[in-house]
Amino acid sequence: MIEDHSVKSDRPTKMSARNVNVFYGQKQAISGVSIDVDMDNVVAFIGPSGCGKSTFLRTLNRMNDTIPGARVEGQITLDGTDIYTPDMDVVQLRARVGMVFQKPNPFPKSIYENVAYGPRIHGLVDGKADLDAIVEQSLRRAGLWDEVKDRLNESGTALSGGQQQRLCIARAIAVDPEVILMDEPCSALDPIATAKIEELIHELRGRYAIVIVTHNMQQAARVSQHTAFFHLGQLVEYGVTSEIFTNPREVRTKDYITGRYG
Ligand SMILES: Nc1ncnc2c1ncn2[C@@H]1O[C@H](COP(=O)(O)OP(=O)(O)OP(=O)(O)O)[C@@H](O)[C@H]1O
Repeated sequence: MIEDHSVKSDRPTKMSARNVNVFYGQKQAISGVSIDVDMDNVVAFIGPSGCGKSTFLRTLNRMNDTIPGARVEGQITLDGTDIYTPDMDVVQLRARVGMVFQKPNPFPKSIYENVAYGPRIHGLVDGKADLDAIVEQSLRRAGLWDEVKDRLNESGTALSGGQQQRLCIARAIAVDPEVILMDEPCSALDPIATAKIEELIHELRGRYAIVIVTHNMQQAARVSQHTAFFHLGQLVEYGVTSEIFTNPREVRTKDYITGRYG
């Protein structure tokens, strides 16, 4: 039996999923997932490979729309508004619910352009000075400004992997998102670059609702306040991170966190 997946927070729910199913063709990858995400708490999605963490994450900004044969059922809301209605502007949605991928994927353009592109196409800027300010603020929030301020015209792809990932976070921040989804953002990074991203997640907490998929349980314990454990396409348990790791309610969660599978 699936648990009550509401985890209490002082602030209102930012995103809410109810009875979400996802199919790839005939194959069901997610079954009946309901979860709430608020602004105060970083949420980690954990679970063994193939359990559906990334698939479910992608439902939160309709990235599954880009996968042929993928189909989503159920309801997902952002500030109470259903994001799957036909009149939803998906480009706008993905600015409000930004995404950072496993492999850093800066555009083959300058550092400046990587950050400036989004605000420009979304019409968020009023002149060059305004754009400069947004670029600086986004790079500062992503903890990258000091490292790149003297070489904004160099290619984003010339940065180290960790810097590229922070550039991708700056790019997401630049369009003023409300939610940031991170799909294993550190799995291609070394331990020092990983620590910087984890620190950054702490700093961004509260300003944005953050959901992070991670294979690394220590990372989930370090960066999140709430943890959702997925197994075979189901959300088995969702709760306060410290409780999930020390006193899980479900046997499947306990088996996973004690290393019995996955
Ligand atoms: N584009 C796709 N087409 C068909 N099946 C897919 C597709 N993407 C994922 N799947 C399947 O859906 C299930 C869930 O995959 P998903 O990548 O969401 O799991 P995950 O928990 O994120 O795994 P991992 O930790 O290995 O990244 C798996 O059985 C996978 O093979």
